[in-house]
Amino acid sequence: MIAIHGLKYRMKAFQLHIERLELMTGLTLLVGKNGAGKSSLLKLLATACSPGEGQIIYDGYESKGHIPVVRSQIGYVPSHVELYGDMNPQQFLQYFAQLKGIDTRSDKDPITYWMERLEIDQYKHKKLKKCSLGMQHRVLFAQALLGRPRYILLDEPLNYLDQRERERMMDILSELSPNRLIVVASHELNEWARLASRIIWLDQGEIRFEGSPQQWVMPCNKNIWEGWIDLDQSFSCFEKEGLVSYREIGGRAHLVWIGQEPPFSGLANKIPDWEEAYLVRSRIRI
Ligand SMILES: Nc1ncnc2c1ncn2[C@@H]1O[C@H](COP(=O)(O)OP(=O)(O)OP(=O)(O)O)[C@@H](O)[C@H]1O
Repeated sequence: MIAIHGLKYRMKAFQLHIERLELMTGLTLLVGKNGAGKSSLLKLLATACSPGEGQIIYDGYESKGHIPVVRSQIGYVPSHVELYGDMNPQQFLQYFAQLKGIDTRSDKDPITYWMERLEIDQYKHKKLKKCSLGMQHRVLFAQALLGRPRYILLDEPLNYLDQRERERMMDILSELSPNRLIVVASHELNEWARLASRIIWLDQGEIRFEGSPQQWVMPCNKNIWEGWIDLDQSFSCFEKEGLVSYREIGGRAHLVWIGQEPPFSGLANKIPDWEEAYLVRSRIRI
């Protein structure tokens, strides 16, 4: 478990303030609009920066005073990182394995394992600066998994990955999540619906929601509407804030709408997906 107490972290005009938070084994999804503080929180959890006030405690070890122990258990992929472009993937992974003190000479060499698993091995001699962004991100992901870290922190890990690569990453995280503490910051909420067991919503540096997927979605049910309308009914709703999606098909239109009341009769409540629940919560302030 990672426990946070009285954390304050200031960056110019922005302040992240988390009075109390407990992160548990499994995958926690961190959501929130641009600038909400997701990357800052991950950076703090990764010990890449220090809070101005408060404590972060990793399974009993406070980061202050136990940095080497804590860091040896962290696998971190920031959203933006300068790769060593003249290295190839193999050299890059060897470099990080050596920094982490991992033995790569054994039969169960983790570099070989992750290069095969993430299909990096065909490109292992290509300079990173010549690799695609998707490949660079796979190499970064592999780097984070070296050494079997207890805490895996991923900032927008789906960026640049095609659907197949996303599936592969999800499969790996699904295998790891029963006995690792994984925190993922992402704007693509629905992609994580099959894996995340907790959701944290950060807004202007503070937690607005922390709970299970069921708790995330449930109070939004009564505020999301779906159905078919005749085309001549549609014009008045385009300008309105509540419109989530609108598709004209075969002379009618399919509408999804957020609001306490539906704009037209004939629309019915629907169970929202995670992104729709986020829209409901942002607009209706649940
Ligand atoms: N190097 C910096 N110097 C000054 N302010 C910064 C710096 N980096 C981030 N900030 C500010 O800190 C706040 C939080 O940024 P952060 O990157 O943690 O948000 P985020 O939720 O990850 O956003 P995004 O979804 O855009 O990645 C923002 O207001 C941002 O402008």
